[in-house]
Amino acid sequence: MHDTAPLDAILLVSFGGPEHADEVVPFLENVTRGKGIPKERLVEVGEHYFGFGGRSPINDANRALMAGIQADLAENGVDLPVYWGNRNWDPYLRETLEQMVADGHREIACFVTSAYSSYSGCRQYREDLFEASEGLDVRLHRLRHYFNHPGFVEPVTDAVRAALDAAPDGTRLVFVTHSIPDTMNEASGGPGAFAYERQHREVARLVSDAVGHAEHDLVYCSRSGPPQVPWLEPDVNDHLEKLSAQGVTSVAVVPIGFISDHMEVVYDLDTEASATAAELGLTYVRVGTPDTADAFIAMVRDLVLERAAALRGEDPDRATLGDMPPWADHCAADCCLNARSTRTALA
Ligand SMILES: CC1=C(CCC(=O)O)c2cc3nc(cc4[nH]c(cc5[nH]c(cc1n2)c(C)c5CCC(=O)O)c(CCC(=O)O)c4C)C(CCC(=O)O)=C3C
Ligand SMILES: [Fe+2]
Repeated sequence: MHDTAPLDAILLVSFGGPEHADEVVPFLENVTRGKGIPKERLVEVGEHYFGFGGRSPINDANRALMAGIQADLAENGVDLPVYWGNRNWDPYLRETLEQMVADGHREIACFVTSAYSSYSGCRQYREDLFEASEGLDVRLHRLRHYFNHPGFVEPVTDAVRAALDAAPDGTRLVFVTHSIPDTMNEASGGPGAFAYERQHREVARLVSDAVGHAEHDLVYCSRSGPPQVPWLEPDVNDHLEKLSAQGVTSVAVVPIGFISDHMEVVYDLDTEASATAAELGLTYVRVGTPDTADAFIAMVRDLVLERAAALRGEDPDRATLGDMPPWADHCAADCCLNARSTRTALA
């Protein structure tokens, strides 16, 4: 048995998504409250969900991930229960934390299904965790960002290698992540740190290097917000047009911004970008996400044991690949700040 003290449970923390058509609008209201998202954009995103019968893929992906983590912990002698809670849909973080407290848990490792820094992927989760734990006798330990952990990079590398093996010579590697406002990118990891973009560039570079495919691009999907606010570009569809005009005839699209096939992947890439590629006559392959890859699931165990050791005052090995350091266990007060939010965040 591994020493997991002082931790006594694991919480899988995710975004949440609707599972029925009548849940789509209330879900979108939860996500966008106070965010100034134009009505037309909400109608459009609602249609993406309705196109899949109102069922987001994210909850089933999290159920599978949770089952995988539980099996991996049991096989490897880590005796910690795993719970699941979301920011924006049932099961909500608050209900899950109340259950965890009722079950006697006090020192909880939080694994967030977002690998990178940004207000959306880091601080907003910490704000919601802080709020969900108010008045409860618990300590929450958000596990570090894992974009450069081998358990994240290696499954992506394996999937890219498999895709390239089956694709024509000269296939262009196009890494894709969620666009965010330029100001959110700048504030990610701290004022002026641009961590979101730097972290993604590092992952794209590591994977490209590993498959011996130096030429690659990092592009963005799922832009939202009012048109006058600048978000990260280029958009994946615009980029495919540009590549096609340059004479590229085959692309492998790699969604590194998502740990599993979220709505952005099954709609913005598999539906929309693949249609753009078809119109352009581009051969298109969409590379798989880490999802329930063995190495990805084992990474969760590694991060939990690493944090437990750090909490005991030890100096654990912190697995990483590449040139960036292991991300810090604790975020600084100004990490991933959003000028529009005055909420308190978990450190
Ligand atoms: C960086 C980032 C991640 C990755 C980190 C992470 O994984 O958390 C992410 C994940 C997700 N985003 C998701 C869904 C949505 N995001 C929205 C809106 C927004 N996302 C933003 C950024 C991100 N989002 C931003 C800056 C906005 C604008 C509003 C705001 O400033 O907050 C909207 C509103 C409509 C719209 O504006 O498009 C929806 C419905 C789902 C669920 C998918 C499913 O159902 O499978 C997931 C996993
Ligand atoms: Fe989003």
